[in-house]
This record gives sequence, structure tokens and C-alpha cells, in this order.
Amino acid sequence: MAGLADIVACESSICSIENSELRYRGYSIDDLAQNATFEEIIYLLWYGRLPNRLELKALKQDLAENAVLPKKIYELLHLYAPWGNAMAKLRTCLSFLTHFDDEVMDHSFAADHRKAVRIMARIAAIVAAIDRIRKGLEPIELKTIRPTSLAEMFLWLLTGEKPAPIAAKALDTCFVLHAEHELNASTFAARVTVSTMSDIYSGIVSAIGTLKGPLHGNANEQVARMLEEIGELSRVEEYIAQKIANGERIMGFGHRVYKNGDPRAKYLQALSGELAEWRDDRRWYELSLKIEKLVYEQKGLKPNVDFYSASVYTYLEIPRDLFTLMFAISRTSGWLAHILEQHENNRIIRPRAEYSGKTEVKWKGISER
Ligand SMILES: CC(=O)SCCNC(=O)CCNC(=O)[C@H](O)C(C)(C)COP(=O)(O)OP(=O)(O)OC[C@H]1O[C@@H](n2cnc3c(N)ncnc32)[C@H](O)[C@@H]1OP(=O)(O)O
Ligand SMILES: O=C([O-])CC(=O)C(=O)O
Repeated sequence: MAGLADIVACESSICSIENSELRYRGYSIDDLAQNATFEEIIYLLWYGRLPNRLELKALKQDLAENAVLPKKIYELLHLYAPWGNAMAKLRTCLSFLTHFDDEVMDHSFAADHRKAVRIMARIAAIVAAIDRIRKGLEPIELKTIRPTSLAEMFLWLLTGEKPAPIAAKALDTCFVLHAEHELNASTFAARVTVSTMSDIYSGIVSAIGTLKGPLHGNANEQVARMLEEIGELSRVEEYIAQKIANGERIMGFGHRVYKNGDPRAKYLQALSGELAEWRDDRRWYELSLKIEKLVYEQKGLKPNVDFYSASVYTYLEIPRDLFTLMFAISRTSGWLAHILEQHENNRIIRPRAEYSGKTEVKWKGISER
């Protein structure tokens, strides 16, 4: 089956998608989008249940204490600051972090969970450092700020200023919505990697490399490029008609599993509208609404999670080439949940291929070829 469509490749108790209903550990995404914080989601994904007040406080403290980066990461980022793709930098930094973790090859339950906290805590700080260092700015020191959530911490580390509550809350909701999605391509890559009993860092590096593609996580950046290219409402019709006539894909639309709409999209659309009012700039929101209407009318396709996240991140003034890194920060929680689950009951993932090449070919000496 091309692209392994509809093939069940493992058993998992983390996330379900049935009849277009998305659930994390049994909780509907509708419930979670309206009530949960990202830290509660991390706990839910890793431990299978919601934390009580004390457990949540302990996790938040643990994340805050582990977010400090090794100095060498900053040196690495200075080394290649002027060049390169931001997502590739994140992939390199995660790989580099391996060298600062004494428990890399300890796959026990307790060590795996300690590493999960370290990775989750650091990834947001790395993304902020990537941006500041390439702009010639000093990274913000964690001890100088007092964030109350990972989302707030990220925005504060990125800009050097305490974010507005509406911005921190919007990013937190984005993190809730992007955290987990069953056996999407990047999660599958992470599970395959650690099924060889390779280490957690290698699993996350594989996942980041997989999320980087425009058919998966990078679609959000491509949507933002499309919004900018279109520029104004009067150009949407012509632009979309041209894309369709050329047989090109419209980024942020379509989905392997949801054929009748992604249940996360309406929350991102609402956030985009809310932020448009807050910024007093409805352009990106209105462009998105019109694209959505035309693509549905002409192709029958509905937006996926990447479509409205592009205008949301634009309103949050996050640099466009960091959009996929935003996805990575959040999805790290889901990747880690799957890695922990894979290690708990491991069997190497090694499917078969149906051979479609030549058979029984006879060897020819080099002078006969
Ligand atoms: C977080 C995420 O990863 S969400 C997905 C992010 N990716 C994107 O937004 C990129 C655009 N979307 C796509 O490329 C696809 O819809 C995917 C990759 C998400 C899903 O791919 P698949 O399940 O393999 O669907 P497939 O590629 O077979 O498409 C089925 C049909 O719909 C069409 N189609 C699917 N998505 C789109 C799109 N965005 N624009 C135009 N046509 C599309 C295909 O051309 C194909 O038509 P055909 O049968 O006439 O050839
Ligand atoms: O499940 C998928 O194929 C892609 C997706 O929506 C996600 O990873 O959130």
C-alpha cells in the first residue's frame, strides 16, 4: 500500500483518531483545547492521566530547572549563526545535546523519564537561542525571567520581553493542539529509531528531520509564504485558480486520516480571528478565510492543523522560518510519549517490502557490460 495508508503498524494507548474524533489518552481534543494547559498535556501524554495540583507543580518546577542550556550549545550556534535552515539547526542542537547527558544509554523507565524532562525543557530554549544568536543578540538568561508556562518562557526568551497574556495563552493553546497525533510520519520515525534500542536523542533527531518536510510540519511555513505571496484579498481567487490549474498542492489542506476536516483547525481559526482583533490587523485572517472557502468549493479539501497556525504565528510575530520549530517544541511531548511507550514494550520495527524488481539476473563480467 503506497505510503502505508491505513496500515496499522503498532498498538498504542496514547492517542486515538476514530471517525475524525481526536483524543489524547481518551480525552477529546475539544475538551483539551478549551481547558488544558500544555504542561497538563505533557503529564497526560507521558503518565496516562491528568496530574493533580502537586504533580503539576512538580513537573513545572522540573521543566524550569532543566531548561538551562549547556554553554557549548551557544558556542555551536555562534559557529554557524549566519547560515542555514532553522529546523536543521534545531536537529543539530538536539543531536549535540546527547553529549551532555550521562544517562543516554540507560533505557530504564526512570532514566527515560528524566531524559524526557531534560529534552522537553530545553527544546524551547534552543529555538529562542537559534533566533537570537543569528540576529547577533545575546540569549536571555533564564534566571532573569519568571515565566509561568513553557509558552510564556519561549516568547520571553525569544523577544527579551514579558509577553502579553493573550499571546502566551494563544501559544499555549497551539502547543496543546499540536502535541500529539498518533502515528504521523515524524512520530513513526521516532518509534522506528528507538525500536533498535537506540537512544532517545536519536529518536527526537529522526523525528525533527521528518517533521521538516513540507508535506508534514513545514506546511505551516509554506502557508505563510502563500499568504504573503497573495498579499491582498482581491488576488486570492486568481492565485488559487492558478494553483489548481497547474495541478499544484495547496499547502495546509488535505490530510491522510481526516477526509472531512481536521478537528484542530477550528480552534486555530478562532485563535487567528482573536489575534487579528488584538493586533487590529485582519489581513492574514481574512485572506485565510477566503482561501479556505475557495479551496473547499473547488477541490473539496478542508484545512489541516498547519493552515491557521500560519496566521496565528504571524500575529504572534514569530519569524516565519521558526513556524515548524514551534510545531517541533509542542510535538516533542508526543514524540517522547511514543518513545517511552516503545521502550516499555519493545520489539524492533522491521516491516517487509514487496519486491518489484527483476529476478534471476545472471552476472556479466565487466568486459561484457
Ligand atoms: C501536520 C501535518 O502533517 S498535516 C499535513 C500538512 N501537509 C500539507 O498541508 C501539504 C498539502 N497536503 C498534502 O500534500 C496531502 O493532503 C497530504 C500529504 C497531507 C496527505 O497526503 P495523502 O493522504 O497521501 O493524499 P494524496 O497525496 O494521495 O492526495 C489525494 C488526492 O487529493 C489531492 N490533494 C491532497 N492534498 C492536496 C492539496 N493540499 N492540494 C491540492 N490537492 C491535494 C491529491 O492531488 C490527490 O489527487 P489525485 O487523486 O487526483 O491525484
Ligand atoms: O497525522 C498526520 O499525518 C499529520 C498530522 O496531522 C500531525 O502530525 O499532526
